[in-house]
Amino acid sequence: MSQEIVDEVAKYLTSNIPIVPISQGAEAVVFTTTIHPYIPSSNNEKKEKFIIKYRPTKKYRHPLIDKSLTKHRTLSESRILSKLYQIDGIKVPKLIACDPYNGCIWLEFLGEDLPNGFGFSNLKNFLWMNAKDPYNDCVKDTLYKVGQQIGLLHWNDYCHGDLTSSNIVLVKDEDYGTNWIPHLIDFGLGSTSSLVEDKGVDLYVLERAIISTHSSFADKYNEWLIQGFSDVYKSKGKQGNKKLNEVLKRFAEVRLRGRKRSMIG
Ligand SMILES: Nc1ncnc2c1ncn2[C@@H]1O[C@H](COP(=O)(O)OP(=O)(O)OP(=O)(O)O)[C@@H](O)[C@H]1O
Repeated sequence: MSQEIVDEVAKYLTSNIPIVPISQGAEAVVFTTTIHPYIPSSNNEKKEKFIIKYRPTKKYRHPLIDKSLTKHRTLSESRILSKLYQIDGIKVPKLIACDPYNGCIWLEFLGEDLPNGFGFSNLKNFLWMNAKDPYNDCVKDTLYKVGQQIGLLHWNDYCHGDLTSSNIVLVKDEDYGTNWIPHLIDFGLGSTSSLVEDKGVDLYVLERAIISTHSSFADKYNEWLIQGFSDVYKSKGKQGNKKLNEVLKRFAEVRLRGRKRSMIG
């Protein structure tokens, strides 16, 4: 990560806020910190971590456009997260603070390091960790629950916009130590949408992500995801079944378009 960006963030934050860079994506840089923006650190005995997601200034953009885009995207992600957090059953990180003028949001930190060096507990790493016993009950249960999360998201007319297996973070279930609770992160491209096209594309993006990293097991994995997804819709009665058929039909069409495109090149 460029020192310039770290300095930019350090300058914006007060000097008592230690930051550890963990990721630099196309849009944002992400840090962890042990300081809560408004609860005294003396209350943080367990050294709980928080996320600071910062959208750096883009030098190639006109400063006024850059400010406006940064404000818009930071607010949009914060708004979606705060709405989703309040919907029964949907799991997303809690929004702690938002500073749209400086492109900064603070979030609850989710997840943990997987054992044996498999990295952070996102879905992608979790599936790698289980590659030796790929169809075990824990994998099945986790993928089914991921499907349920997407089902709940879509049923409530939200779309993710970048549904990769890295954007699904698994949190240990405190009641059942071996189970994982999937949480959805990174709503930078998220939107409210009732369009079946947007929902079909979300499902397709995740299917492609699973195929590209876990190709040998992808059929079964995608089947479990769709089972979880479908069960949410089916639980909503006749209307749910009707909407489910529409989404799955469009998903099949999006997949077909994707195949044609990759054949033609
Ligand atoms: N709430 C969180 N808890 C734990 N880790 C997080 C959290 N939010 C983000 N991360 C970590 O930071 C990484 C990047 O976050 P995020 O995807 O939100 O940023 P981004 O810049 O949009 O990334 P990209 O451009 O790679 O999609 C995530 O893949 C994850 O590892």
